[in-house]
Amino acid sequence: MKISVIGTGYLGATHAACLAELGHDVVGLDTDPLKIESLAAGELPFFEPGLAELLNRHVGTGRLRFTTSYEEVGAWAEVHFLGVGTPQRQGEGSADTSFVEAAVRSLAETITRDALIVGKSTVPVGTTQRLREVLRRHQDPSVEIGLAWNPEFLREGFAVQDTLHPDRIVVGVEDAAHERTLKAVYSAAEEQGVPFIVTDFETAELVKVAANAFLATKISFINALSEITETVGGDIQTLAAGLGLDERIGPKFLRAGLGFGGGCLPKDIRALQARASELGHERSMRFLSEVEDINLRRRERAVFLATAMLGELRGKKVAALGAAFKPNSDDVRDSPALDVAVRLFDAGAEVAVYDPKANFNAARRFPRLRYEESLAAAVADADLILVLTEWDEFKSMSPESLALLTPARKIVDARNVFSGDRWNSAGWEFAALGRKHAPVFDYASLGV
Ligand SMILES: NC(=O)c1ccc[n+]([C@@H]2O[C@H](COP(=O)([O-])OP(=O)(O)OC[C@H]3O[C@@H](n4cnc5c(N)ncnc54)[C@H](O)[C@@H]3O)[C@@H](O)[C@H]2O)c1
Ligand SMILES: O=c1ccn([C@@H]2O[C@H](COP(=O)(O)OP(=O)(O)O[C@H]3O[C@H](CO)[C@@H](O)[C@H](O)[C@H]3O)[C@@H](O)[C@H]2O)c(=O)[nH]1
Repeated sequence: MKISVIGTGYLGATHAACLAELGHDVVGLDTDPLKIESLAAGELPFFEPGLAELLNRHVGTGRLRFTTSYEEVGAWAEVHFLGVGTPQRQGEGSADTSFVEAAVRSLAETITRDALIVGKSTVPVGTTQRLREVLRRHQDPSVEIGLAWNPEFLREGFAVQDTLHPDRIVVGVEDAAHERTLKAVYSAAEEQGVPFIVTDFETAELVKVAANAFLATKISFINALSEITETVGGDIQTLAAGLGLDERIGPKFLRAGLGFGGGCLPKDIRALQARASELGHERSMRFLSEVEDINLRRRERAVFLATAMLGELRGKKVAALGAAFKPNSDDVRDSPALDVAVRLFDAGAEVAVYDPKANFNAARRFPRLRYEESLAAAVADADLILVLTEWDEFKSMSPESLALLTPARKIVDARNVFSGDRWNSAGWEFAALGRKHAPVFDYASLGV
C-alpha cells in the first residue's frame, strides 16, 4: 500500500521504517527540513536500537522516502498516519493538540485522491471528533477522506520490536471500510495472531492514556512502598517480587528506583487529569497528582542520599552516571537522571555527567553541567558516584573494577541494580533508593 507518515520523530520515523519492512511503500513527512534531510540520507537523528539498520535498508530499497511536501503525499498516499507531537501546553497540564490540528488541515488542503487519515499520536479524548470538523472545513468535497484513530504503544529502546510485534492493535473507526483498510495495513500482525481491537474513537483515545496512567501508577505504587522500607528496613526488590508473582498483579513495572520520566508518562498523566477536569471529573483522576508527587520525591531522595553521604554538596565532586530517562535511549525529555544531576549542581556540587548515548541531548538542554566522554573520565576525580540510568555499562561495574578508576568509595544506586552487601564488603559506602539508610529522610519537609 502507499502510505505516508506525518511527523518523523521517535514515533513516526519508527512507524515509517517498520511499515517499509512490512512491504509497504512509505513516504515520511516532517516540517523540520533538517530532520528530513538526515532521514533521506539514511541517517537516524536519534538513537534507537535496530532502527538505523531498518532505515538504511529501506532508503536503499527505495521503499522508504522522505519529504517536506504535503502536496506530494496528498496526491500519492492511500493512508496517512499522524505521528506529530502532542506536548504539554506551556504552564498547564493539558496536551497541546495544535500540531495534530495543523497536520490534519495541511492534509485536508492537499489530498487530491480518496484516502484515510489515521491518528497515532497520543491525544485527549474527544480530539478525533474535533478533527473531523477540521477536515470537513478544509477538504475538497469531491474527494472522500476518512478518519480513524490507532494509538501507538511502543516503548523507546524497544521501538522496532514493539512496532513489528505489538501486544495489541487498537483502532477507533466509524466505518467498516476503514477497519478493512487498517487490517490490510497490519495484515502481518494479524497473521501473527496479534489481538486487533476495533472500537469507537473515544475508547481508542482513552485506551492509550489509560495504559500510560496505569503504568505510571504501578511504578509510583512500588516507589511509595519503598519510602516505607527506607524507614523500617526490608528489601523493596524482594517485596516487588513477592507482589509480582501474584498473576493478577504481574512482575512488570514494579522496578523501584528513581521513578518514571520521558516524553510520555509524565505529560500523559498530566493531560489525562486536565481532560478529566474539563469534563467535570476532576476527582476521578485526582489520584494521578499523588502518583506524580511520589515520582518527584524519588529525585529528592537521591539528592538527600548524596548530601547525607558527603556531609555537604558545596565544592564536592559528583559523577552522575546516566542522563537518559531510561537505558538504550538518548531521550532526555523529563529525565529523572538529568534532573538529579541539575539539582546536585544547583546545590553547589561539581557534577560530571556521562551517558553512553544522551550526552549530546543533555548538553543541549543543560549546557552548564560538565559532560565527559567516558565512564573513566567522569569518575576520575569524584568524591561520590550516582548510578541514575541503568545502562548495561554501569550495571556491569563491580566495586573492584570501579575502584581502579576513581578515588571515590561512595556510591548511590538510584536504580537498584547492585547488591549493597557486595559493595559494602569491598569497602564502599553504599546507599540505594528503597533501602534503609540513616538518617531517615523527612518527607514532610518537602511539603508535597
Ligand atoms: N516517543 C514514543 O515512544 C511514543 C510512543 C507512543 C506514542 N507517542 C506519541 O506520539 C506523538 C509523537 O511523539 P514523538 O516522541 O515521536 O515526538 P517527536 O517530538 O519526536 O516528533 C514529532 C515530530 O512531528 C513533527 N511535526 C510537528 N508538527 C508537524 C506538522 N504540522 N507536520 C508534519 N510534522 C510535524 C516535528 O517536527 C517532529 O519531528 C506524541 O503524541 C506522543 O505522545 C510517542
Ligand atoms: O518498573 C519500572 C519501569 C519503568 N520505569 C521508568 O518509567 C519510565 C518509562 O519507561 P517505559 O514505559 O519503558 O518507556 P517509554 O518509552 O516512555 O514508554 C511508555 O510511554 C510510551 C509513549 O506513550 C508508550 O507507548 C509505552 O507503552 C509506555 O511504556 C522510564 O523512566 C523508566 O526508567 C521505572 O522506574 N520502573
